[in-house]
Amino acid sequence: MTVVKALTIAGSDSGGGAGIQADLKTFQELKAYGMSVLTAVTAQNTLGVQGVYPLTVSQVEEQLDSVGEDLKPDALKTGMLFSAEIIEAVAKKIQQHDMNNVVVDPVMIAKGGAKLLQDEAIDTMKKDLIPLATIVTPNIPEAEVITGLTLNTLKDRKEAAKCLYQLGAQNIIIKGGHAEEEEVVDLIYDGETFTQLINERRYTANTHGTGCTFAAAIAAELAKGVNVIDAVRVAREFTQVAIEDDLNIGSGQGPTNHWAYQSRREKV
Ligand SMILES: Nc1ncnc2c1ncn2[C@@H]1O[C@H](COP(=O)(O)OP(=O)(O)O)[C@@H](O)[C@H]1O
Ligand SMILES: Cc1ncc(COP(=O)(O)OP(=O)(O)O)c(N)n1
Repeated sequence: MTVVKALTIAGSDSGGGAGIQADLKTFQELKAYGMSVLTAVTAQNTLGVQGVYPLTVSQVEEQLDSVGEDLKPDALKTGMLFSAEIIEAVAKKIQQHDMNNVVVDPVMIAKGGAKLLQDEAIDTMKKDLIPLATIVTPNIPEAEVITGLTLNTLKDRKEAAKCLYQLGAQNIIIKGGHAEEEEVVDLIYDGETFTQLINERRYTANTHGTGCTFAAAIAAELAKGVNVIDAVRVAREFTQVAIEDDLNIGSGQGPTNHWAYQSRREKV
């Protein structure tokens, strides 16, 4: 059996819907061996984020050395990185350990409004991390912060994708979950061609962790050697069915259903 290995470098969500927990569940469902480097602990549930506790830079570096020196991942994704210092350390270790297939999810703010990245870290993300990305996966508000543009139209999003490409990412996907449109449009740019992937919007409160799940699914597919566009297609399908077959747990913005993708395949 060939084992593919995927790494998440992200924060912990005690509620299990986002962060490291969502990533590891996604890796498992997509049959990639999951590994994790923790950057922060959050006290979090479906009602919001009650506490944020970053790890030290040396704690993050040590985990990256442990994984990098022995279990070299076939792909990785980054999520909540919290500070400029942690971003710098992560970027340095990715290069030192020659890690490839890098999915950068530039997590900034949880859907409930809590800050998961300090404002002063945004420049470091642009300078040190985005240039290492095989694909960067901002939602619309994140793309606005990184590029300084206001994204109202598809033309605006194409401009923002070009800016992100200029920062050094090989591929860009600007996710449409936050747009107020009937259809959800995810826009991909590879430096030459724009591709739009469109689906019906699902009206549900249970979308906590969609961005983490989506980026983790891309990483799992890249780890298998799948190309970027096909990896994104699987990740969209995985995330869509996880939203559709939601679990309805908790009394706020609930998690998605990480079992849904495999359950549906077993029924066919
Ligand atoms: N309400 C929704 N209905 C259908 N698809 C959605 C919905 N919300 C998000 N998605 C999809 O989930 C993925 C993550 O997008 P998004 O929610 O914008 O990211 P984030 O969690 O980072 O804000 C994208 O592929 C997006 O198209
Ligand atoms: C620990 C942690 N990491 C990331 C997020 C944000 O995840 P995301 O998938 O963007 O989902 P929402 O929070 O926007 O629903 C998080 N909340 N916690």
